Amino acid sequence: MNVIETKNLKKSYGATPVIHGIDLAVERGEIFGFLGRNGAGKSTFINMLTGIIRPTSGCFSLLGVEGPNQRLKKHIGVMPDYSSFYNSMNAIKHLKFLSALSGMPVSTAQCKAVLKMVGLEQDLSKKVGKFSFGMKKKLGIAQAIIHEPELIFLDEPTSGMDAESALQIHQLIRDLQASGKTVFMTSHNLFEVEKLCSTIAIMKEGAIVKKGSMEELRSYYRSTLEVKFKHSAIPESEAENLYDWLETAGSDLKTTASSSSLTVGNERKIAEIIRAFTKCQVDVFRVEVNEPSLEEMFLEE
Ligand SMILES: Nc1ncnc2c1ncn2[C@@H]1O[C@H](COP(=O)(O)OP(=O)(O)OP(=O)(O)O)[C@@H](O)[C@H]1O
Repeated sequence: MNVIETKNLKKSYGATPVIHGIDLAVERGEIFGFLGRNGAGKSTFINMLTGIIRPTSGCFSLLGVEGPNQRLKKHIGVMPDYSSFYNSMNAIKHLKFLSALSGMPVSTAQCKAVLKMVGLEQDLSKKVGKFSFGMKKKLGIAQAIIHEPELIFLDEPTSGMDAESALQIHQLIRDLQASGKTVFMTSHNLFEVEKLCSTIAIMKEGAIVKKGSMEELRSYYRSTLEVKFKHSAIPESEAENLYDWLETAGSDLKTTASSSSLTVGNERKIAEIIRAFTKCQVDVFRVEVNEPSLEEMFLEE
């Protein structure tokens, strides 16, 4: 089942279109990564789905319910905007207060548990005004998940966090997915998206220009693979034939006594090459395939 579905969703500010009619489907249980340069329209798109701003036209549903709809509030989790942090409250009071405001009161025990999940267990009684940027991010994530929603929107969840905290949040996001939740996240950290997300959409100037798994994006962006084989010495009697054959198997062939590298069109070719080595009594010890990173693909857009 699709937990997010949008049809021709548009947003304009005055006469300026910002979102140009997005059709998107996100399946239950996905960690969906939404990428785009500054100003691409990611926050505007999320803000429409979470009911913060109204679409100019088009429609969307979340968890099968047409939005925007107050009934959805209990089932979706949203990180609060920085303007809604109450600096004079401590973390527990803050969570209680914002939860009560949205009509979903929570207990102190729930607050403590969720603050532990985001790594703020040492800061329960510290005033939010004294929190660092990264700590506020963690508090925002705690707010988004405290009522155990089915669908969680995380806008740049780890920006401003130290490496250890970011890893803790990555694990938390994976745990949310393992418990059947769907996470829709934006990030400028392409490495994070590559590691975490089952599906990735790249947004440009208010439109989604590419969407798919890492494998699908890779096969779109690069139709060739750079492969390096580490192998045993090639017997002299086989060398000429084998090199001739390798030259037809791919391009940019480079060889040493114990390694060969070339660029091939697809993965099947790699299997063929290993068979050819074996036929010539050459043992293949290691195969390295250089695949494009999300960063390389993103920069192509
Ligand atoms: N209230 C507003 N009035 C007019 N234009 C706006 C408003 N809010 C956003 N925009 C414009 O909409 C476009 C998309 O902005 P948005 O904040 O959605 O981008 P983003 O992809 O989230 O960027 P970032 O990565 O910097 O957070 C930008 O050109 C921005 O200037």
